[in-house]
Amino acid sequence: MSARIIDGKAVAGRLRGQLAERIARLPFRPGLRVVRVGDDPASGVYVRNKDRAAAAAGFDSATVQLPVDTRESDLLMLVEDLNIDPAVDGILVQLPLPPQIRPDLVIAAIDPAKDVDGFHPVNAGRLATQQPGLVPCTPKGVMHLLREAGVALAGARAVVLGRSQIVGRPMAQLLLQADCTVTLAHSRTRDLAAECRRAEILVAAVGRPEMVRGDWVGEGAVVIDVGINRLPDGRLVGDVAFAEAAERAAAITPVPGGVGPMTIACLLENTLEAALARRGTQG
Ligand SMILES: NC(=O)C1=CN([C@@H]2O[C@H](COP(=O)(O)OP(=O)(O)OC[C@H]3O[C@@H](n4cnc5c(N)ncnc54)[C@H](OP(=O)(O)O)[C@@H]3O)[C@@H](O)[C@H]2O)C=CC1
Ligand SMILES: Nc1nc(=O)c2c([nH]1)NC[C@@H]1CN(c3ccc(C(=O)N[C@@H](CCC(=O)O)C(=O)O)cc3)C=[N+]21
Repeated sequence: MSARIIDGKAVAGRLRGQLAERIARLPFRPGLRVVRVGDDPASGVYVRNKDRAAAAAGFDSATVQLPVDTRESDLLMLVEDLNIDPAVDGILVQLPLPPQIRPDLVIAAIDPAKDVDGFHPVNAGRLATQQPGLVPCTPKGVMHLLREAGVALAGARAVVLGRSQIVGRPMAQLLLQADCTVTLAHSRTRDLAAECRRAEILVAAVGRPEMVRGDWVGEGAVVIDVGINRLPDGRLVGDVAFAEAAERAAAITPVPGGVGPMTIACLLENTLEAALARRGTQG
């Protein structure tokens, strides 16, 4: 079998177009502020792509760049300023943060109504208890892709490889909400390859370049590669060995051009949602 490619770039482009149309009809521009501390190069790509996408879709978007030696208390004060600024609907503090700043403290300081990353414990709790809230962008983007690709979710065996707070765990929650039978695998899982092979839907989010080999993929599985890994030679690869996996999968996302662009589109979607909810309108 040779897999169908799930074109995340195209799906994200359509989603951004729909958001732009909705924003054009609003009497205000939803405001997004991205806070970047230091100059982690991986964050650089993301911040650049996001800025371009947000501006093109009609958001009032700006990046606040702080020096790498910023004190935790100063970042917390900035977050508080953004919390009370009526023009700001969404706040994203770019991760990772430098070692002198505790990320949990900063995330907890963000107004949950403006937490467009969906990382605040209140939003994580809402997701876990099936209440409406802001949902993390990457797993939300993966669900969009699965639906766009026409993947049957109810009853499907889904394996999520990776259990981070920002990808793996919320991903499992969303798949469960869609009635998949969900397995969360991680670094302590025995026989990862066998767990993965059982999956009808395999979502890889481990941050290990091409760790998922072709023989980890079941015949006809749908493979979603969340990983974004920069190799020493500059190439960008996923957590899945793409060519090998594509021989067995029914459908697969590429890197780049798969989940990455969906993360940005969903960030914009969350910002619009936050803006409408804060202003008590449906748009
Ligand atoms: N496309 C996008 O928009 C985004 C992409 N990413 C990418 O997704 C990947 C994962 O990111 P993130 O979730 O933040 O990563 P984390 O490092 O926070 O989590 C990695 C997870 O993978 C597990 N893991 C690591 N090594 C192994 C191994 N050898 N075998 C089994 N499990 C392992 C860890 O297990 P344990 O818990 O046991 O330690 C952990 O649960 C990265 O490549 C990142 O760049 C991230 C965010 C957005
Ligand atoms: N608070 C916070 N929220 C995040 O969501 C967050 C973060 N911090 N820190 C960094 C990670 C990583 N991340 C990416 C999103 C999109 C692409 C992306 O657009 N990728 C494109 C292009 C990549 C390229 O060309 O280099 C693609 O995969 O096709 C990449 C990386 C969001 N993250």
